[in-house]
Amino acid sequence: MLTVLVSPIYAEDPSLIGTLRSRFPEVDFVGIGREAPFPPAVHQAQVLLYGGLTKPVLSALLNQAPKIDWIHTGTAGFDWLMVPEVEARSIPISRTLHAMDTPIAEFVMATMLAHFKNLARLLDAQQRRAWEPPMHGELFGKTLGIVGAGSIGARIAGYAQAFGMRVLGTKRSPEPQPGFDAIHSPGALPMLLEASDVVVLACPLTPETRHMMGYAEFQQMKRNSYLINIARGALIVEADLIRALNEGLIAGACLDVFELEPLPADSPLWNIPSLFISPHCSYRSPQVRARVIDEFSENLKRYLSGKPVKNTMRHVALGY
Ligand SMILES: NC(=O)C1=CN([C@@H]2O[C@H](COP(=O)(O)OP(=O)(O)OC[C@H]3O[C@@H](n4cnc5c(N)ncnc54)[C@H](O)[C@@H]3O)[C@@H](O)[C@H]2O)C=CC1
Ligand SMILES: O=C(O)C(=O)CO
Repeated sequence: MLTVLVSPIYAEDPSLIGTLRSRFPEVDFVGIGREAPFPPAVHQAQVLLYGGLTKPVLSALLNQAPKIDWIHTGTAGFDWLMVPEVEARSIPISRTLHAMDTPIAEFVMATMLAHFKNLARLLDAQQRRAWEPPMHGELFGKTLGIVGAGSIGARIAGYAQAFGMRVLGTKRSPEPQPGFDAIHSPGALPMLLEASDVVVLACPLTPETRHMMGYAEFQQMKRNSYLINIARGALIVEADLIRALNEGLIAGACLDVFELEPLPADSPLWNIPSLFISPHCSYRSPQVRARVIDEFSENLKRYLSGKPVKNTMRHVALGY
């Protein structure tokens, strides 16, 4: 009998693990905790449904689970799985591709609209009972630059085009794509930064993209531009962003992700008025985990019938 280890965020929800058990009665789904000790079944398990384990816990788990030959992650990002055990054993990793596109794209539109429609100022004025009508900006005709025109980026692009925005994107294999007016290779980042009124970071964290946005990049952006990061905190040199915002190099930013999470209470990021902080929750909606279970189920069917699983990472060592 195949044993599949199920990470706590799925195992603790009876409806999610129940769905898996009813779809695959021939499989033994074993829930694991957030840290060691792990149940004895890990020794014979071949598959791991990953979600929310820290790197040290994942390493400890893999060390006790020598037969694991496939990990499916319920996350879209894969940087959290880059542990030595995965690389040394070349364990194939597949990931969730579309489950979070909709909530994240809606969140990005919400933050763009909040910025251009002065929602924070209006709320502040309301609390002071002050009648202070600001001059709003329009999304219509603005240029949106999406760094990482992948699954999430494409959904954002579609919504932005519906608002009349011009949409530029960068990605590793640039080819024309619905929703985008132009797609370029990663080397076109300076052009995208110079041209965009709003820049959204939606690419994975890899050795290439770590700290891709530093002071020099903020200098390339338009003075009244807005930055949104829903990808990974370490794409940005946070100290440089603080400097850029304090010097008014850009008009503002929204960060959903941070180099260190949870963001420490004494981080200087909390104090910047032009920065909107969101606690890594842009992906959250009641539908997401069920979609993850659906994507995993599709892949588990393939695994059980000997077909290659879908949405695998090509270069584990490089992190993409
Ligand atoms: N804030 C949150 O809650 C969430 C954050 N994420 C983050 O968003 C990232 C993107 O997710 P998806 O769109 O599903 O991934 P995806 O793999 O569909 O798209 C990523 C895109 O980035 C491109 N890319 C890679 N390196 C690049 C570079 N140097 N410059 C420009 N583009 C580059 C790839 O070619 C690809 O088109 C994930 O890796 C994850 O880190 C994902 C889900 C939730
Ligand atoms: O899926 C991801 O990569 C996230 O950051 C949210 O879980």
